[in-house]
Amino acid sequence: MGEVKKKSIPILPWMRSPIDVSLCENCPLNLVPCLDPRLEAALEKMGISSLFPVQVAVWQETVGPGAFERDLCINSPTGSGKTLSYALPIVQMLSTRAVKCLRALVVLPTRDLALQVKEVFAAIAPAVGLTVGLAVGQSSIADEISELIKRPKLEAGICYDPDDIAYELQSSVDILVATPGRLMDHINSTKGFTLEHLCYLVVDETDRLLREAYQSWLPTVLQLTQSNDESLFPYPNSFLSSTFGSLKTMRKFGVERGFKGKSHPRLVKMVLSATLTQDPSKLAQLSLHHPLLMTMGKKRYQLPEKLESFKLVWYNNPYGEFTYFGLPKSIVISNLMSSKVCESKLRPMYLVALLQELGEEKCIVFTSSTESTHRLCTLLNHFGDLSIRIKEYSGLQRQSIRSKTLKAFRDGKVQVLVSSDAMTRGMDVEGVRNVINYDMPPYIKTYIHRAGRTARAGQAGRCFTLLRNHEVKRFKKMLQKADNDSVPEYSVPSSSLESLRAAYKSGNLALPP
Ligand SMILES: Nc1ncnc2c1ncn2[C@@H]1O[C@H](COP(=O)(O)OP(=O)(O)OP(=O)(O)O)[C@@H](O)[C@H]1O
Repeated sequence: MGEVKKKSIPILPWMRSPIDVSLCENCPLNLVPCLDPRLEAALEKMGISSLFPVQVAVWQETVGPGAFERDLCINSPTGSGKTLSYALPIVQMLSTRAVKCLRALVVLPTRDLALQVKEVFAAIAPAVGLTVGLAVGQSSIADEISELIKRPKLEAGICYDPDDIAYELQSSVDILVATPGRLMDHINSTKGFTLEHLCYLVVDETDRLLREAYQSWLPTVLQLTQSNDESLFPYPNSFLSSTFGSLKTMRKFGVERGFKGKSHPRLVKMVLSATLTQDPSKLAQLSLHHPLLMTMGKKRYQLPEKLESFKLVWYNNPYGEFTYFGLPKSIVISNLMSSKVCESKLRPMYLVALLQELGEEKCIVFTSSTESTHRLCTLLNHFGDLSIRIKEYSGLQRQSIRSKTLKAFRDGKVQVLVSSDAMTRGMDVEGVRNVINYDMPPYIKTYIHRAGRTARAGQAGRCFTLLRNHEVKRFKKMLQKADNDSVPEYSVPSSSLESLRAAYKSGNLALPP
């Protein structure tokens, strides 16, 4: 699949003057202005001693002098700590709330991602008496409702009509982390579930979420959090245009919704991605208020600082028997002609050679589809003496199996995860040192998110991409978009390829058809 040439879209005026997060430095917790000491202690318990640059910059725009006056669009690289960048200010701001009700909603595209983000909130929110809930369809809807909604204590002997007590129901959670599907289920059918008190809306992995309509979850949420009082908004359409305008565009009123008769601050939106869309029509869906763009450096796409990218090029051999990856070019250049080699059988051998080379290091292998993930994983597990625990993780599997696999991978019981793009975005697994693109990613955004599963939180990591000869040029062009001009070639030692080939030829390696 080729990189589709798109018509260039004019950049929105407010996107032309972003805040450069890379100008901020790590800030030790004791120097973070106004940080609640209870949160400082909770962060230390998580092993965090200072805030990362994106967290410092967002803190300044929220708890700091920026005072949440603008909606934030955060475009910073994978693994730079975006989750805590929004979780911390939200928890700090809600720490003084007097009444429990749902005030912050965080939407993520997948269950595993939502679970991961919930863990971050759960590590800090209880320190200031806040409760975090999860709406992802992991448990039955009835169980989820009982977690999210507090039922009034019924007095013995009195018979209540369930319809009558609907307004008595209260939220059990202050913060909800949700996937769009389950969120819509609760909006549509859970008694007592309301967004009327919502102060913060976070749309994480924004570009991915905006691509999917999911029963119109976004317009529904926005509608449910808008004022009923039309006099506050005489020109509703002008809000959409604020997305297109500059800082001079008309600002929304400070008071947007009533809260039991009292004024309540407007809904603050924070949208984030490592590859934030610049498409005005997509951004318009978010109805952003006076938005502020925060980026890392000048380039639109940025790879983590300590990520090393390598390519392994597949040269075809006209003699039909053998194909070379990473062998000296002198051997193969003269042979670059069409081939009858059965690539589907030999290709995994090079992957095995690479995996053997990487030894015990945790590794994710990405393929282009759920089907090829399944095939490749089955095939790798047939390589006789491979002493590496390899598991599949894909959208084809049941959630319970995926979660089990992910846990085993996190715990180090599985070293290699073969995955479709289900693992591409946001997933944070400690100790992943290598990412291998078994199939070349079709877009630079895909490369960024896949490669971003390693080299997180300032750690080093490597991304290897297996390329067919004809893909080399396109790959180079694609990586230039992320300011990566030259990707060195990685050589798997010919000795390991030779021994694998010998094993294969002698029939010791059982390759299923
Ligand atoms: N201040 C910090 N100090 C140390 N580690 C941190 C800090 N902030 C975040 N981390 C760790 O960095 C890792 C990456 O954080 P996070 O998942 O939020 O990145 P991200 O920017 O959302 O990445 P992606 O774009 O891939 O979703 C996590 O393991 C997290 O625990």
